[in-house]
Amino acid sequence: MANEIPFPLYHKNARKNTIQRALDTTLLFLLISLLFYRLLSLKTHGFVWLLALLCESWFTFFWFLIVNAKWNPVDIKTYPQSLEPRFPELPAVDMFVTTADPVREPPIMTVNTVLSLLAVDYPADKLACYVSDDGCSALTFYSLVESSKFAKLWVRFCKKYKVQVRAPFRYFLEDPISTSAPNLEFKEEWEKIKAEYEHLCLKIKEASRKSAPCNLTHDFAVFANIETSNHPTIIKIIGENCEEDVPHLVYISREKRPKYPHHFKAGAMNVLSRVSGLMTNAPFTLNVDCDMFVNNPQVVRQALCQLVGRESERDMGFIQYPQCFYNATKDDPYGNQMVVLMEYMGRGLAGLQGPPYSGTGCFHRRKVIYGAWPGNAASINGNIPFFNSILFYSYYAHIHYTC
Ligand SMILES: O=c1ccn([C@@H]2O[C@H](COP(=O)(O)OP(=O)(O)O[C@H]3O[C@H](CO)[C@@H](O)[C@H](O)[C@H]3O)[C@@H](O)[C@H]2O)c(=O)[nH]1
Ligand SMILES: [Mn+2]
Repeated sequence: MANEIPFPLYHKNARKNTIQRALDTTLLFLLISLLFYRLLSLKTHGFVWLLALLCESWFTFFWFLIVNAKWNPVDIKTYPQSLEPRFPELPAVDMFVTTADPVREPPIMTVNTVLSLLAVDYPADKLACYVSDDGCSALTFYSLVESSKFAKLWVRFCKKYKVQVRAPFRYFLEDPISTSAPNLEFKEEWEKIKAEYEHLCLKIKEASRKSAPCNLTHDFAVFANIETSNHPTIIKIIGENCEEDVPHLVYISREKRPKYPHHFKAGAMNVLSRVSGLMTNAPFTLNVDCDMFVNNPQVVRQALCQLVGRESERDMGFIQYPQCFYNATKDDPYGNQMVVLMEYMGRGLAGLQGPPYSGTGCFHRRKVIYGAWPGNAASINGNIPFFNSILFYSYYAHIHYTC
């Protein structure tokens, strides 16, 4: 299917796994033989034998399902360079970050997640980053406001020098000046940007020591005397993409009331979809937990290669990226990298219908989240979905003009 179009955006190539298949077939034969042996000599051994038969049958069934999932592993090769020739007007993408607690999830971590997203290799006017703060924390808001100033320098630096990992805390762990012989201009800019990042970290650290990060006036006034589990919605537009080459940045702390369940991350994702649907309404969304970051600046283009490179948009609702973990133990003896799940199961499932949604690092087609575009809203089974809410529209308008 991908071969028929003038510029292929991706190829799905089957991986050779003849040896693995031969091993699995042998194992299946052995397991079935064992089950037969148990069955035939059941009468002589009684209850214990029956118990063993039940356990081994369950194991065989489960093992068979897993082998099935791994049977057809594939490699997916994308061609991001072909995206613009085919779609000169690239689609917009809304990026969601969820955070819940400024103590357990320190704001500098959220800031790094947000910075890695703002700096992805994609036209900035097509991107918007929405941060949901379930902790309703003035410190988180303050950190985002400060980081948006740093973002202007950081995004320009990353794009100019084609930085691979665009979360500053990881990037500055290595010193490219001592390991290679970079040019003088790079050296100066690298040192300047590192100093700026350290200054940002210091400001956030100092703010976290105080009871309030700054004077709770102007934009911060709303956080004065706020109860984290009992407050109205707060939406703040931190950065608007006007002249700077940095995407929009929006802070959201959804309404919380003691008697109403907030449904944790799922509730936050619902609100992010609603608010972004009214503000930028991009046809694609990406969601990332605040303790993750994007480790490849091409991530949006690569996902879109598959999402827009299909004959019918119904063929694919979402793209799930695998997760990698930093600071893992050497050789990963405890399996923290989830290699079996991500590499073997993931590739196998990609050869079937694709892996399940795993909660973070996922690009969704907005349509699959709520079934239709806001313009077609009334056509869903005669029900009026959330985005027709007059109350919400007027509330949003109020927020927009007071920000
Ligand atoms: O009331 C809440 C609770 C959590 N979160 C956010 O949800 C995300 C995931 O929570 P976390 O405690 O980090 O869960 P983990 O177990 O680390 O994450 C795994 O499990 C989650 C729940 O299944 C998935 O959402 C994640 O994507 C998956 O990585 C984080 O960004 C939180 O800030 C909220 O926004 N509101
Ligand atoms: Mn987590």
